[in-house]
Amino acid sequence: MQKLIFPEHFQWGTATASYQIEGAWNADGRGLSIWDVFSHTPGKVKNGDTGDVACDSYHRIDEDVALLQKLGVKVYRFSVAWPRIYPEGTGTLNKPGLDYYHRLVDALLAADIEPFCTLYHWDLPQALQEKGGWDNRETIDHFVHYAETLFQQFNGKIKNWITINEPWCVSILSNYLGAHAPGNQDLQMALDIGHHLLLAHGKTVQRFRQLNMEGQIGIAPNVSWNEPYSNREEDVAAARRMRGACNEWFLDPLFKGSYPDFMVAWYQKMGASVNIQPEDMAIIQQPIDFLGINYYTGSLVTYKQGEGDYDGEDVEEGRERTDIGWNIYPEGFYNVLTWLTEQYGDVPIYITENGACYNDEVQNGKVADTRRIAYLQKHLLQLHRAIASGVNMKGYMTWSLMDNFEWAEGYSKRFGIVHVNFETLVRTPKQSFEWYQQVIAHNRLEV
Ligand SMILES: CO[C@H](O)c1c[n+]2c([nH]1)[C@H](O)[C@@H](O)[C@H](O)[C@H]2CO
Repeated sequence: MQKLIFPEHFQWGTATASYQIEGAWNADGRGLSIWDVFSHTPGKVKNGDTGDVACDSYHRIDEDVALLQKLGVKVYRFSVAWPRIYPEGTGTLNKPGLDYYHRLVDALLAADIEPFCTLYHWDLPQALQEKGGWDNRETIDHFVHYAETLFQQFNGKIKNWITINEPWCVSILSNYLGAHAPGNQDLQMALDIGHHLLLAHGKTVQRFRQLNMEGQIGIAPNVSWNEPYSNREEDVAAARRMRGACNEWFLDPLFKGSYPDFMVAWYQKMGASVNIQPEDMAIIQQPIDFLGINYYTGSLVTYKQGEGDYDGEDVEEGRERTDIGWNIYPEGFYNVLTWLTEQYGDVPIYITENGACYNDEVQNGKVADTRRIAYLQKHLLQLHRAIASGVNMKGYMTWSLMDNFEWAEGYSKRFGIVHVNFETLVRTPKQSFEWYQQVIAHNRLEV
């Protein structure tokens, strides 16, 4: 048995998001979000599931923080629901909503757990959506105002801030593919929304600096690793487009101040282009303190004309898949992390999401989720390899602390290291929780 030691002060954690765990969808003045509207629309979410109750974490701060304390994490990534703070997106501040997050943050600090706060994890106030949502540039300034409120309220208590979770999901998945709220299917709109999200990020970082805030700020894009099935030119180009849509499309503006030419040309072929105003790219390229990376899967890609949006098709290699159908591709984790460092330099990185979906059930009070342990072990091994090769890795937060509302999949897909019975809301730590507890306690991985 090999013992792989992680760096001293490596920050182990776990992650959740407001709409996926809080419930209390209409409690204490909370306004409607686009996910309330989307999940209440028949046919949008599997089994008609909604986030109305979810894990009821809004009423279970002490119970959830006790789980985190038992796990032994140093950091806990959660998100704030914008509609709890500004029910209409702007205007009147909702104090009971703010008080909930003060209670949560105070409980985390009392348990010696660092809050890692995501400002936007997809639950846009519906009132802003009705004025165009992220497609309306005015939403950018409403976001900065919302962020500034939280900065002023929590300065010194929250020292780790993430502006936007996964701009690709908010723009392409939600406004071109239409799979997530609000469900538009318009490529031009999606590219403009992606641009506005990056602007909202950049302006928020500027405000963070102007306020002389304590701590650090970053962004958490999702990345994927897609390699060519062969060294044929068309396979290489197809894999590059699949990666480019997810990775470079957002990372190049953040670190290089421009969109990748090969993707600009591709989108122009699809009839869309980004509407950039003169100051935009300089605002987007604000220096950040860390990059959050969400990694789950990868694939081999072969060219197939007309397939998908990038003339590329994933090759079926017979790899094991998780219960959400994603390839288990641990070497892609190492590849994407070393690629990021080669492309964008020595930026400090936190893994803000990595985990596996297995629809495990409680048997005799236990959940023997050995496949999830195997997934995590394989990915932490690759993470250790990346650190050994010089990637500036600061911490790792597994997705997720507990089973929760998995967006369009509702409660049919479980990512938690804690099982949640959605009838009774009873939480049951899984075998993976106990395994991860040991990894954290010893700061090492045994392989
Ligand atoms: C390709 O996966 C994406 O990177 C991704 C996966 N996930 C995410 N993004 C979201 O940030 C979470 O809210 C999801 O619950 C989680 C699991 O689906």
